[in-house]
Amino acid sequence: MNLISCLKFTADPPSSLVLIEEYGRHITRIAVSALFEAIAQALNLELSGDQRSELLSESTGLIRVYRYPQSSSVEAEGEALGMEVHTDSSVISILKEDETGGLEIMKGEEWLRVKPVADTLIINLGDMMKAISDDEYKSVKHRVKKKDRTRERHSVCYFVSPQRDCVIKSSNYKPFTYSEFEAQVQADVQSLGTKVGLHRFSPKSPLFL
Ligand SMILES: O=C(O)CCC(=O)C(=O)O
Ligand SMILES: [Fe+2]
Repeated sequence: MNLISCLKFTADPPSSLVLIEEYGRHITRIAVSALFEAIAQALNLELSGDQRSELLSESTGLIRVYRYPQSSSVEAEGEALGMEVHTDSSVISILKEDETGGLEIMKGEEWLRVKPVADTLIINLGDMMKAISDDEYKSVKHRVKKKDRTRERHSVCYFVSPQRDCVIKSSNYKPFTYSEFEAQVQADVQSLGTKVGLHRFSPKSPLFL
């Protein structure tokens, strides 16, 4: 039985917590030792051990468990949007979704549906990876749009993020701490209803602060 099935059938909340904690530990290991290591090599990133642990901090690792309910309203027919378009703020995000599907990524001007594959994790790169790679890697825009509104969807997402006071340096952005970035995202979402993200820190952007 996979994680999502286990969580669905566990009636006992403390057992769910133990499962999620254990999942988080495994995922951190995969993200840090396998994925990030390969990316750092490909990009020739020269990071000390301390810089690495600040950037991929276990203390700021966040797990979100989602349940996208069925929708019975007629207005929502065919358009049961699950999650608005966004990029993740993280360094790396690791997603486990059930077989319902609905995740879409933007490639060029087109939305591509990600086909659910059993026992497979989906790796997404976040804004912090885009910044530290000097935009070599992108943080892809994505959304959740359930096709079948009569079915519930479950997913579990693990976000690997920097420590709050970690300074992100990049040739394309002014140096900023992760907490400054998060605060700016919150402020923009509150005032504009949308995330502006890295453009706020890019001197070339009209949205630069
Ligand atoms: O539930 C999903 O499949 C996607 C979740 C997501 O993109 C997010 O939490 O940032
Ligand atoms: Fe996301």
